Amino acid sequence: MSPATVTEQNGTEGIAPPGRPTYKIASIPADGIGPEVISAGIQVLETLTKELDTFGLEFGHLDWGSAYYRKNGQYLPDNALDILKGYNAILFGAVGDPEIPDHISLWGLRLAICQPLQQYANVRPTRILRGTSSPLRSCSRRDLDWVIVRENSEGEYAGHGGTSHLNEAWSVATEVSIFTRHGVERIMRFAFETARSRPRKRLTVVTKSNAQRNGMVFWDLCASKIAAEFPDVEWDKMLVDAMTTRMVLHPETIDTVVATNLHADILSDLAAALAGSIGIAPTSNLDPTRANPSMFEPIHGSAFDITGKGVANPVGTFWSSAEMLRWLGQGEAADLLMESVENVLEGGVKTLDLGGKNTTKEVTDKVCGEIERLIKSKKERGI
Ligand SMILES: NC(=O)c1ccc[n+]([C@@H]2O[C@H](COP(=O)([O-])OP(=O)(O)OC[C@H]3O[C@@H](n4cnc5c(N)ncnc54)[C@H](O)[C@@H]3O)[C@@H](O)[C@H]2O)c1
Ligand SMILES: O=C(O)[C@H](O)[C@@H](O)C(=O)O
Ligand SMILES: [K+]
Ligand SMILES: [Mn+2]
Repeated sequence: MSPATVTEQNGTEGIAPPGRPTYKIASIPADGIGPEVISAGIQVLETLTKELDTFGLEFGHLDWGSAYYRKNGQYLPDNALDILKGYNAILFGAVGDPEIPDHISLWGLRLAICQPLQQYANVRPTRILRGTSSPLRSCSRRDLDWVIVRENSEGEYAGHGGTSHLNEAWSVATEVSIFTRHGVERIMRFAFETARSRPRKRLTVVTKSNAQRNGMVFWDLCASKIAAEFPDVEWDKMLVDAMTTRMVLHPETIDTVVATNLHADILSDLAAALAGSIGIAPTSNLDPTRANPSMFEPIHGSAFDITGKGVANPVGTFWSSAEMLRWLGQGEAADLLMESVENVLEGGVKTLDLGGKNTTKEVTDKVCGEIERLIKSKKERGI
């Protein structure tokens, strides 16, 4: 089966314009291993476009990140959103710096892009790539093929809350989750459409509606209402704690999952690890209306412990790049990229996190070589 994709959802598949289109891509490598994996991603994408010669990519390199913040006191220039709106898509690395509080960096860059650009659907496919294996003893490739849909605009990340009397014995801090009908219904509809686009047509709606008796009960109510629009999709509800055990013990019962911003953030890191490594998993931050550019990034963060060592797994960025191509309407190129990545992994070339011994550069060069080989062989066979 082809990789879990953002292709078929919502009738929003990118329609490639006729002729030889060129897409403008904003590259924001940012921090830690971000620049290492993004330069690997761009190398692979440039090899792909050069060999295929059916469309072009024009990269704009934006130096926004923690170094920019140190210099300018902010992560983004004031006209950042206008700049980004001039691009067809955004390729993002990771943000986070050991010397800057994580909430400053996350809110300063990633959330400052996703939220105003209405990238409300965060799509996180997970499967066991060829040539890799799950840490679960008896989990086959067929058993683990999921798409987690993460609400990406509100919930626990709404930014409501405050801190008072910080240095007093009576300090108080609140973090208020916000669930709006607009926000919950649109992500539910997107998730049901995603489930409908996949062969099993099965959705699990995750909440914590036993303990969180307002927002999460409302989430369940919205799910029931939207489910009525999708009689062909089989769906069930699950509390988030029980969902973790189901992912580990019965992965084959899961297909598409929808959960809140925070719950899905956690579940998707678990999903990536169950499929082999956090280093392989992709993320699409989509504005399904296509009014704004969408943003594609590996699921992982800036990984301080391996930064600068040249060992970061670039596969999460390659897969994210493939999802970006699919979103732009270049599904064939996306398939070719994933076929090359899986052939290389199957040939035993992989980074340490996957039990291999290769560097970022070795994996990247090998994937580029495989792209060249595959395209040449397809051309020779007239495909
Ligand atoms: N979207 C984002 O930009 C994003 C996502 C997650 C975390 N962060 C930020 O990144 C910083 C570090 O966060 P963290 O340590 O919780 O998570 P992390 O994802 O950066 O790292 C977790 C572990 O996974 C490993 N890892 C991650 N990516 C890898 C790769 N490509 N190849 C091999 N190993 C890899 C790391 O070495 C580390 O041991 C924090 O500042 C955090 O806020 C940013
Ligand atoms: O919560 C965060 O730090 C981010 O959402 C990050 O973990 C991500 O997955 O993008
Ligand atoms: K990232
Ligand atoms: Mn995360």
